[in-house]
Amino acid sequence: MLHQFYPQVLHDYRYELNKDMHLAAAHFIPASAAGKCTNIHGHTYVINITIAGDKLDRTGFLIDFKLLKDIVHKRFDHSLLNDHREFGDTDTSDPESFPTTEVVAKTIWEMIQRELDKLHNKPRCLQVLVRETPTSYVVYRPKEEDFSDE
Ligand SMILES: Nc1nc2c(c(=O)[nH]1)N=C([C@H](O)[C@H](O)COP(=O)(O)OP(=O)(O)OP(=O)(O)O)CN2
Ligand SMILES: [Zn+2]
Repeated sequence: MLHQFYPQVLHDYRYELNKDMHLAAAHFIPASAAGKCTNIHGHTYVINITIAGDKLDRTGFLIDFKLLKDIVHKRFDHSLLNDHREFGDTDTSDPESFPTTEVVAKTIWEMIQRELDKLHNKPRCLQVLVRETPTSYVVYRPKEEDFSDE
């Protein structure tokens, strides 16, 4: 597992948890301006997820690390991202659904926060970092209005 320093999110919560994972997946960007990326190709994505909150659950967890891996890795590992409904397999005209690094990061945030909203201790996902290649990564940070409890 690659260990690296990540950009920090400023917050006031008591607890902050981070989960790293690797994801082997293929994708293509269905826009001619994407050049060689219009061709199907693969990456070993490196993902870091930051969760924060003030309360622990009955297990003493902010959230089980395993849940985060289940939400993301189980769904996307060894798959073609374009095949997933989140990435517009039915409508390739919306760039907000192309599996770019930006959209992958935003989509992972949405999937995780949807699950966190079901938990009593109300943890929040504050940051998703997606590294697509050794030289390129994106950080997604939600705005306050993106949380449904606001
Ligand atoms: N803003 C974005 N730009 C690019 C994305 C993206 O998702 N968001 N994606 C790609 C390609 O999919 C490609 O896989 C990654 O591109 P790049 O980092 O340029 O890859 P290289 O290995 O060629 O980069 P080096 O500079 O040689 O390290 C392109 N752009
Ligand atoms: Zn790519």
